[in-house]
Amino acid sequence: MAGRRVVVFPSSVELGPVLAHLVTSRAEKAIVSHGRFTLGLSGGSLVSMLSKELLAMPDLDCSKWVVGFCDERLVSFDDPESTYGLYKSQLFSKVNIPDSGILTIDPSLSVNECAEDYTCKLKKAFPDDDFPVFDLLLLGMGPDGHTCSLFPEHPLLEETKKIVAPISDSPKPPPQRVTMTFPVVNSARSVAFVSTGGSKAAVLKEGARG
Ligand SMILES: O=C(O)[C@H](O)[C@@H](O)[C@H](O)[C@H](O)COP(=O)(O)O
Repeated sequence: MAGRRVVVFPSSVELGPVLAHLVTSRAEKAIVSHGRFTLGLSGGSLVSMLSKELLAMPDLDCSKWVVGFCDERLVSFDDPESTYGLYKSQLFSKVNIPDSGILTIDPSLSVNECAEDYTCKLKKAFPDDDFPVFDLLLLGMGPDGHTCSLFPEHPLLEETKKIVAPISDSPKPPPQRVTMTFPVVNSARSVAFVSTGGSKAAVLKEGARG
């Protein structure tokens, strides 16, 4: 992968502002170059860190942002496990991202239909791309090395055609999720893996050696 860089911070206190700066500087660049900023979000500990840090940025303007979810848990939006629900209460309700710029799953559908529906939403938002080209994907990583809902040794790692895949046997609960596939991750203009906590150090080092 071109331009790979690993930056280590003493703690999330130091990481947070750098992450917010990365997002807003990518946004500025993307809006100048093609009129909008497309951002893929992940769940887990990223939600509260990113929300807090973005809200602390002066003059944050999200009116030209389009956000999608790198993966999402198939639970209703008011369930504490819903990544969208958490971003809605911690970030979206406090900034000026237009509703039309938030690409969410429909949790009322079955997991297969949900993946198809989310695929259609992404295709509509990225009509010119075979695989959506996000300006920036913010990805988490589990201690097992999973990112999105792509888990080690799962058959979904081999997916080459789908944009979004359903998963019903996620080792990390809840078991039903939809996830962007590796071709989407690999098509993004930039990707940042945001990992906090010592449990991920070993897998991160392995990945960085690649
Ligand atoms: O569904 C989820 O839980 C997330 O989307 C997941 O992929 C997360 O990003 C990693 O597991 C890291 O989570 P933490 O940052 O909380 O360790």
